[in-house]
Amino acid sequence: MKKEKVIIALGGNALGYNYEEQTKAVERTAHIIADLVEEGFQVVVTHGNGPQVGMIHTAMSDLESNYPMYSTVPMPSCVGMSQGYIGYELQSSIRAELGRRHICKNVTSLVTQVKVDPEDEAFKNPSKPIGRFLTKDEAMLEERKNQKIMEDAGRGYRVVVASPKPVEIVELGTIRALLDAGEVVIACGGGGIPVIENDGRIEGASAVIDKDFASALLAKELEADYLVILTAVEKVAINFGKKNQKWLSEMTIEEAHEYIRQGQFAPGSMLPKVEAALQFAASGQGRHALITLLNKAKDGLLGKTGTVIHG
Ligand SMILES: Nc1ncnc2c1ncn2[C@@H]1O[C@H](COP(=O)(O)OP(=O)(O)O)[C@@H](O)[C@H]1O
Ligand SMILES: NC(=O)OP(=O)(O)O
Repeated sequence: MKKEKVIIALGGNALGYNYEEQTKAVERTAHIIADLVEEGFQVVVTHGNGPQVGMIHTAMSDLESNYPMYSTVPMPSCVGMSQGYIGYELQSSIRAELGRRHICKNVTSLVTQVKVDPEDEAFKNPSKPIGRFLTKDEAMLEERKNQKIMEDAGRGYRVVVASPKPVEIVELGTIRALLDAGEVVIACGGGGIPVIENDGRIEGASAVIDKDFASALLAKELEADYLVILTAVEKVAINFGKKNQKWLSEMTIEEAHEYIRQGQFAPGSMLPKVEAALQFAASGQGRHALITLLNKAKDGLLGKTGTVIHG
C-alpha cells in the first residue's frame, strides 16, 4: 500500500514563544507527530521561527553593543541558528517519543537554504513580524534603532522584516533521499535560510521567509498528498471575530480566491496560511491542504475536523 506523504507545518503554539514554553510545547508536539507516524504517514515537519529568530537577533545585537570584539551576526545566520536549535529539540523529542512506542525510525533535522528572488518587492516592503510583542513605547525605541515596526493583527507591535517568496529549496534532493530512506525529516525551518544566487554562488539574504509558503513549495516539490498547517484555531472562519463569524469545514479553490479578495483573512496571520494552502491544493489533483489546531492533526487527516481545500 502506498504510504501517504504529509508535510506538517508547525505554528507558534506548537513551539511556544520563549525557551521555557518551547521545551514543554515541543514535547506535546512530538506526541502529535508520533501519532501520525504510527498511523502510517510519511512525515516531513516544517516549523515557524518568528518569535525565536527575533529573540536571537536581539541577543546578537545586544552582544555586539555591549562587547566591541563581537561583530554583527547577519539575519540569514540568525535564521540558521533558529533552525538549528528548534530542529534539535524537535528531533530529540520526536525520536524519544517514537522510541517509547517501539517505532524504530531515524529523525533528522536538516539545515535548509531556500532561494529567493533578489528583485522580490518584499525587500522594499518589510511585512513579516518577528520577535516578541512590544508596547507602543518599546516600539518607538526600536524605530529609533532603524527597525521597521508594525501593528500585528490587533495583538500589539512587532519588528517586521522582509519576507520574499520562496523560489527553490536548495537541499530538496537531500530531503527526498532522507524521506525515501524512511526517516522522519525536519526541514525548511523558519521558512528556510533565505539565499540569493549571484554568479553561480549562493549567499544569505536579510529576510525571513514565511514558513507556510516554504511548506507549500516543499509539499509541491515532494508531490505530497497533504499539506497540514497547524495553528491556534481548529478551523478557518469568515467574518472572523464578528457576530456573523462562520467556521468553514471546506473551501473550494474558487471560494478561497473569493474570500481572499473580500479580505476575510488577516495579513501576517491567517492570510498566508490560506494562500499557501490554496497554492498547494491548486497545484494538482489529489492534493489536499488542511488548516487546523495542533492537537487535531490526526483527526483532521482522518477527515473529522479542520478546514480543507481539495485539489
Ligand atoms: N479568518 C480567520 N479565521 C481563523 N483565524 C484567523 C482568521 N484571521 C485571523 N486569524 C487568526 O490567525 C491566527 C493564526 O495565525 P498566527 O498566530 O500568525 O499563526 P502561527 O500558528 O503560524 O503562529 C489564529 O490563531 C487567529 O487568531
Ligand atoms: N518563518 C515563519 O513563518 O515563522 P512564524 O510562523 O513563526 O511566523
